[in-house]
Amino acid sequence: MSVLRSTGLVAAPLRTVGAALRHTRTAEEGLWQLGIQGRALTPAAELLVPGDDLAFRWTKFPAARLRTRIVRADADRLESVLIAGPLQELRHETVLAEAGGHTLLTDSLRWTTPFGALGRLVDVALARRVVLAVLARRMRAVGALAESWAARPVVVGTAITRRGRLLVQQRRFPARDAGRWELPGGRVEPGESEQDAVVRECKEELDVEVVPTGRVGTDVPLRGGMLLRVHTAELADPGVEPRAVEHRAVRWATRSELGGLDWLEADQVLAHSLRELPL
Ligand SMILES: Nc1nc2c([nH]c(=O)n2[C@H]2C[C@H](O)[C@@H](COP(=O)(O)OP(=O)(O)OP(=O)(O)O)O2)c(=O)[nH]1
Repeated sequence: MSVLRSTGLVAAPLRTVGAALRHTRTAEEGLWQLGIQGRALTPAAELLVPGDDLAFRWTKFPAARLRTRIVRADADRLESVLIAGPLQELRHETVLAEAGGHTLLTDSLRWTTPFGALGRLVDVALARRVVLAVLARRMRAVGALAESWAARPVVVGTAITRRGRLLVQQRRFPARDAGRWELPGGRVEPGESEQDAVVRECKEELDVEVVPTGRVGTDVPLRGGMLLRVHTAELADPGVEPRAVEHRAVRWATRSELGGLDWLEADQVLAHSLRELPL
């Protein structure tokens, strides 16, 4: 088995970098300059989710096709595995760690070539060089995208859980989103912290006090140039029932009900992370 590691530093917050890593464009961009065509096969949205497949083809050797599948897309880890191609095994992990306001990325690739000693020779002579070049270009593409997203205004979403259920709300407007589900929240105002925006929006939209407790998932770029960032929270008084002040409805959804809701597009790529909440 061959193992290759490379690291890089990006001047953007971890969850923003996590989002840029999941973007189909950064999966493709590092590759095409090297004559490798990469393309996401399944995603309905711009961010990859577990279960999405990627196909790679080297233009010089059209027979060298690979297909990989995303198996994890968490805030601090993106992981994919080989599902078809001329290798016995391939696993690619990118792990993210906070480093003083920047984000350290560590890529680890493990693969096993067929053909014994000949395969190992090709590995040493060619594969390692190509893989390192691909990872370096991908790192640059991720860095550029994450740094541009980090400058965007933030919309906070709030994942409020109580007794194993998540609070979701149904939009009344605009017409194109009416009837679709989202998390309580809204735009962070100038000079306001994200936690303060969470507390203010929940008071305005649900008429309850909440206590922010943390974060979940990667950021999600929104159409219109904003960035959705989801905080977790609890009701300050679990006995008080939230009510739909501006929305059509609010409800407490179980883990198994989350997949069946008609979510706003941006929230669909967060669904797998929301299922990891204590539901
Ligand atoms: N609150 C919230 N907004 C979301 C989610 N997903 C998503 O795409 N959005 C989008 C919809 C809007 O374009 C934008 C924020 O809209 P908003 O209407 O809640 O924000 P707001 O209260 O600050 O807006 P405004 O109507 O007061 O101007 O973020 C989500 O889960 N929660």
